Amino acid sequence: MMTKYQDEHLTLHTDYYELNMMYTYWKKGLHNRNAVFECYFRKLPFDNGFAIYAGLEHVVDYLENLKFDDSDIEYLREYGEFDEGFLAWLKDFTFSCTIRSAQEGDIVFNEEPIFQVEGPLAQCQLIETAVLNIVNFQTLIATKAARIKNVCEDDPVLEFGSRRAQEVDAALWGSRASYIGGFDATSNVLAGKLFSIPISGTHAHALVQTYRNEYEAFKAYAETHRDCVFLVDTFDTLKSGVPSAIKVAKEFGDKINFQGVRIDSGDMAYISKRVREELDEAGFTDAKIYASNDLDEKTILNLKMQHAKIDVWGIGTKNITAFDQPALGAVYKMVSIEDERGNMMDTLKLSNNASKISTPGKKQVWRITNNKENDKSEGDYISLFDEDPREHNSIYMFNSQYTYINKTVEDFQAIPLLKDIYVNGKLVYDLPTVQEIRDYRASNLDSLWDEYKRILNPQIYPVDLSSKLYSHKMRYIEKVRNDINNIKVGE
Ligand SMILES: Nc1ncnc2c1ncn2[C@@H]1O[C@H](COP(=O)(O)OP(=O)(O)OP(=O)(O)O)[C@@H](O)[C@H]1O
Ligand SMILES: O=P(O)(O)OC[C@H]1O[C@H](OP(=O)(O)OP(=O)(O)O)[C@H](O)[C@@H]1O
Ligand SMILES: O=C(O)c1cccnc1
Repeated sequence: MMTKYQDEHLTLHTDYYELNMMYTYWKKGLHNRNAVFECYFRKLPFDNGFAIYAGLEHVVDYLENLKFDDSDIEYLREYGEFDEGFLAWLKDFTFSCTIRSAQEGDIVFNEEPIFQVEGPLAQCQLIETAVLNIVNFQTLIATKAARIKNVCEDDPVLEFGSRRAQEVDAALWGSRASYIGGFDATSNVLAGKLFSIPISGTHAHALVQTYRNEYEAFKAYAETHRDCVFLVDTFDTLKSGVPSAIKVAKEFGDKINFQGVRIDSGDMAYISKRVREELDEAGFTDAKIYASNDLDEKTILNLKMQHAKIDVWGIGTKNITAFDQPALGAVYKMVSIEDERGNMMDTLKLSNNASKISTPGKKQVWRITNNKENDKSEGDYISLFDEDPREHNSIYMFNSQYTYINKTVEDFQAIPLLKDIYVNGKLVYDLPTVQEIRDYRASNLDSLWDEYKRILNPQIYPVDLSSKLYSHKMRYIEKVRNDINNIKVGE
């Protein structure tokens, strides 16, 4: 049954101001002017050294269903701001933009375009809100998950966050983003079904409370399941929880696959060591100790420092809500617009805050890897779209803020980050499976020096402008300032 709130498409999932602008463009005959917008974030989340890009599949799903249906038109008509001509134009709307984007699982950095839209101005404007909404959230969560996985190293990490996520979509797409970021499975069954992510689950305190006795509860569970992980902290972990788990494991022997026990409270370093001793003494040296309870990368690192005997990590709230930084600030800025004579004019947004001045022009991002350094990344090189660093034998890279920090790289490879996803409204990109994306993320991380990967005070990865783009930006800043100085408002 369809509920009142279920919609087949997200076309009206846009800020009203986008429609306001579209109306002005349409009324003034500017709606079909060619425009280019680019999406980038200014600061890496969690002070991490990199971000993991995610969200493209959801963006594609959104764009594939982008249309104004009768109920949308009716709603806008009732609202009363737009005339019938505009509503008729919306009704006939078909998406025809070209989109270039990083691929999910790509490592991306601040200040570089990760998503680019080119096409009729009004269309570019419409999709801003949804694109940012999706990419900001999923990239944030994939990056948080990558930080957590980083400290867990080869230990399995399970995603437990659905009950604490910011509602349903965040739980589902957040599970997927966590898997892309490096988690190994999710407890969310629908996420497993929708995205083909491995699912996993133990049991909660309620099972033990139902039997009012750990031994009876574990026995009942063992009678009804082959794989068994017993939650041992409902009443007393060391006095009754672990002894009951061991008793049931011994009684059932090969009839069950006793995988281990889960602890969910108390001093996890102390308790895990004691639990390990008990399990080993009973002969269950392969049984794993699972831990959950408000864990994040900092607590996990600390627990590892204390030599806690934890093998599997269950992570909920802190990951799925990106607890320490609940939003990524990617923005969507116009970089070029067609003028009345049909020429593309690059454009920028000035700001008193130097870090907020945008870089004009349609661009490409090149990942520069050094053949001599085992294909490790030297940095990212942002060029104007028609530049191709592969045509040269060496590449000059410099910091655009401190230009004396520079280097010339020879024997390099330049790999374009922005790939064609849509060409003139047609999807030309084969969406990879989530497993492929996860593997791709892992291989991308291999090409990053460890100095950028540590979770505390990582080195800053170079994201440089080409000489041509740098001069272009300086020229435009100068030009816009001059133009403003020459304007006399009110004349
Ligand atoms: N040895 C440890 N070192 C550092 N942090 C720990 C250690 N043991 C547990 N923690 C963390 O400290 C916090 C303790 O939380 P809290 O005191 O609420 O747990 P609890 O009272 O034992 O369990 P709960 O309230 O969930 O029943 C959790 O985030 C947990 O992951
Ligand atoms: O702690 P998180 O990282 O968010 O992981 C998810 C939590 O969900 C469950 O607890 P539950 O909601 O049943 O309550 P609890 O906190 O009292 O254990 C589980 O036992 C974890 O503690
Ligand atoms: O499977 C579990 O142990 C689990 C799932 C969700 C939340 N907490 C624990």
